[in-house]
Amino acid sequence: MKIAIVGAGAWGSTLAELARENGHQVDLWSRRGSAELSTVVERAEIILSAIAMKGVRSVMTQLKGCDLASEVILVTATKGLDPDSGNDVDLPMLPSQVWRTGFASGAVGKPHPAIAILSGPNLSKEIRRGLPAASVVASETLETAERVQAAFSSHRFRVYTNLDPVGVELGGALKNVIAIAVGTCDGLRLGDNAKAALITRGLAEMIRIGTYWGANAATLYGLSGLGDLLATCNSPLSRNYQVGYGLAQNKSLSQVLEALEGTAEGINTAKVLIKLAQQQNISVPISYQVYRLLEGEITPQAAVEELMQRHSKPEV
Ligand SMILES: NC(=O)c1ccc[n+]([C@@H]2O[C@H](COP(=O)([O-])OP(=O)(O)OC[C@H]3O[C@@H](n4cnc5c(N)ncnc54)[C@H](O)[C@@H]3O)[C@@H](O)[C@H]2O)c1
Ligand SMILES: O=P(O)(O)OC[C@H](O)CO
Repeated sequence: MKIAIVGAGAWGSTLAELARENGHQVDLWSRRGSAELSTVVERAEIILSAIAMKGVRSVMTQLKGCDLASEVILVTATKGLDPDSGNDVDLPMLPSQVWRTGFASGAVGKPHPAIAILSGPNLSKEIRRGLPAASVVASETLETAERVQAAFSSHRFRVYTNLDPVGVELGGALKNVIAIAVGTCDGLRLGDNAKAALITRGLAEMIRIGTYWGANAATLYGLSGLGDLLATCNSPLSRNYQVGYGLAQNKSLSQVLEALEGTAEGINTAKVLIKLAQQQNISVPISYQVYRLLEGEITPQAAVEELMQRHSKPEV
């Protein structure tokens, strides 16, 4: 199979390695590399995007001008929310929706790729070390999901299918905000009880937002939801966790970002999520404190106090 990977950061390079191991012909495109995007994607049966959220729109604009194979599948592996969409009436766009609307507005007669989402507990550094991992590929049709599943599955990367693309995509995006909260909790040495409470109540927030969005709650209890929360909130390899941990050491966000290797999507996601939650009156108290912390409106210690002093309420 010919696979084009767009985005040669940590995740794109890791997925390229997995696909090559499976015997596929893999071409990797980076905005800083010399290869032309149009050449890399020509005749590709799968185009996988591992672009950070902030670059998705510009790469989509370039890609929709390229000639694509008629049966191509676009797989998005970005875990974020689009900051340039969403208002009182419309939800913000998920990365897959940015791709879908981009292709729909392209030249008449050009093929519109089928879209799939790849998401799960997948810390790229562990996968690069050859350690086993599982992930989920979601699409609106099982046929599309199964084609991507077959392309990436291996003895060390177990891929499940799912027919709830919104749930799978949201699970990967929303967990990053909770990982910042948990990194802060660990940075403040608040203990394992506090950490378990944040992960569990964070999952409740993800389910509240997800079901509002039309996701199936069961999806968020799966790999791209609870699974990714567990990996990200328990690993110092996670950039989102590192952001929270750094803020708890009284570093400024810019100091933390200077030292950070790669992208922490939770920073942008928190902004988009809180705008939506406020517009639609959805309760997301942990995410809200993360947002305030990132905006420099509150100290980590004060954020903890605010969470602990909320009105008493039933668990479910
Ligand atoms: N690293 C992981 O473990 C991992 C695992 C699963 C999913 N992801 C997700 O994959 C995405 C990429 O993560 P990463 O770890 O590879 O990040 P990274 O910072 O290593 O790489 C980001 C990639 O996005 C590209 N990019 C950024 N801004 C761009 C722009 N304006 N125009 C064009 N390209 C741009 C960069 O060139 C690079 O290829 C993120 O959404 C992340 O949440 C990462
Ligand atoms: O390093 P992070 O925080 O972006 O996490 C990477 C992956 O999303 C983990 O599944």
